[in-house]
Amino acid sequence: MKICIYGAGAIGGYLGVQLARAGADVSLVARGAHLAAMKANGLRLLIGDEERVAHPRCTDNPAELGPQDFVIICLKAHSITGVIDAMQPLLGPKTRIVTAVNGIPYWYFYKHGNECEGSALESIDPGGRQWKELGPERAIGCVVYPATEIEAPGVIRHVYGDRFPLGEPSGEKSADVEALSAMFVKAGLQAPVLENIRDEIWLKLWGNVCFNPISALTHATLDVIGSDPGTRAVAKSMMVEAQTIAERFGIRFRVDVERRIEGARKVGAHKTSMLQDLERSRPMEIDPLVTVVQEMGTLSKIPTPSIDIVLALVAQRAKIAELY
Ligand SMILES: NC(=O)C1=CN([C@@H]2O[C@H](COP(=O)(O)OP(=O)(O)OC[C@H]3O[C@@H](n4cnc5c(N)ncnc54)[C@H](OP(=O)(O)O)[C@@H]3O)[C@@H](O)[C@H]2O)C=CC1
Ligand SMILES: CC(C)(CO)C(=O)C(=O)O
Repeated sequence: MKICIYGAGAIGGYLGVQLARAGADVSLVARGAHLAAMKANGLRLLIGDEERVAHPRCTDNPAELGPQDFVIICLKAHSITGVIDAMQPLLGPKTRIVTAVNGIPYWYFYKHGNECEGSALESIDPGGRQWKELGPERAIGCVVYPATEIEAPGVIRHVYGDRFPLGEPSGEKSADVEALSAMFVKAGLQAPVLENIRDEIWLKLWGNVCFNPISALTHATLDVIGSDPGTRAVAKSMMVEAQTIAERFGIRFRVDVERRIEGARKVGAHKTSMLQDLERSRPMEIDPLVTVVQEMGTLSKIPTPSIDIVLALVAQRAKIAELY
């Protein structure tokens, strides 16, 4: 199975080592010092006290790799439009694209079955280029539950988790998604194939839409945001708005707001990826996690007063830091 991981950073690097060790024909697209270190020494994955090393093909030029069975996009979601042209040589007639990113993916309204069927979302897919040039029919959805970090160039630190639920936009259990799930399982990962991958996308996004910007604004960790009555109330208010929008689009949440907040609080003194990005002066994933929920609110005529306020503040914070 030929798998290209596009954006082999924290999550892509974790997947890359695990899949390569399980026997997949893995290629990694990366850049800079991280790419140079992987080319020189292989990619090292630290899980607790254990070190796992893999030596997959690594490049910053996807044209060297040729068509793949699966391209797993592990970029920050705001970077996807910028690599559409570079990705084309990886795409043969049967190549599937797996969106292993936080937030709403470009294919969201493909085989969705309501009045938005076939629509692109401007905040995550400006001009609908991902929809038109990557193609929603190639897409397989994926939710990323693990937390990992690039500890040093060429070195990935696993923090927790191993679950990557997968699903076709149609909900169908296709041969492609079953084969990919089997490969993930062989790699020691949990990869259930879900009939309603959008429900799982929203369950994850429910936390990201509030915890990530609140953490970037306050520098508080998940346990603090979930315990402090003030920040917890802001998070809850944003989540209730997000839930109303999601349910309007047919989403079913399998837990209630309080339980979801408790789950995040119990993760402990963890900095969200948006706070980590701010601290490391890396572009912040605001549009795929927050603006898109506001856009879906506008589409469904559901007001989002709490999301609007927090979004305005975090966008300004990021602009001042030149990260948005
Ligand atoms: N890390 C985590 O714990 C979690 C992450 N996620 C989600 O997973 C997705 C990936 O996140 P994460 O792995 O943390 O992100 P990273 O930034 O660690 O990984 C993305 C990698 O892609 C590289 N890259 C960006 N653009 C290009 C390009 N044009 N060509 C080649 N390489 C490129 C980046 O390089 P450079 O650094 O130079 O930009 C970086 O190494 C995000 O949507 C995130 O929200 C979800 C759950 C947890
Ligand atoms: C830790 C968590 C779950 C916060 O919502 C996350 O996904 C992130 O940091 O992006």
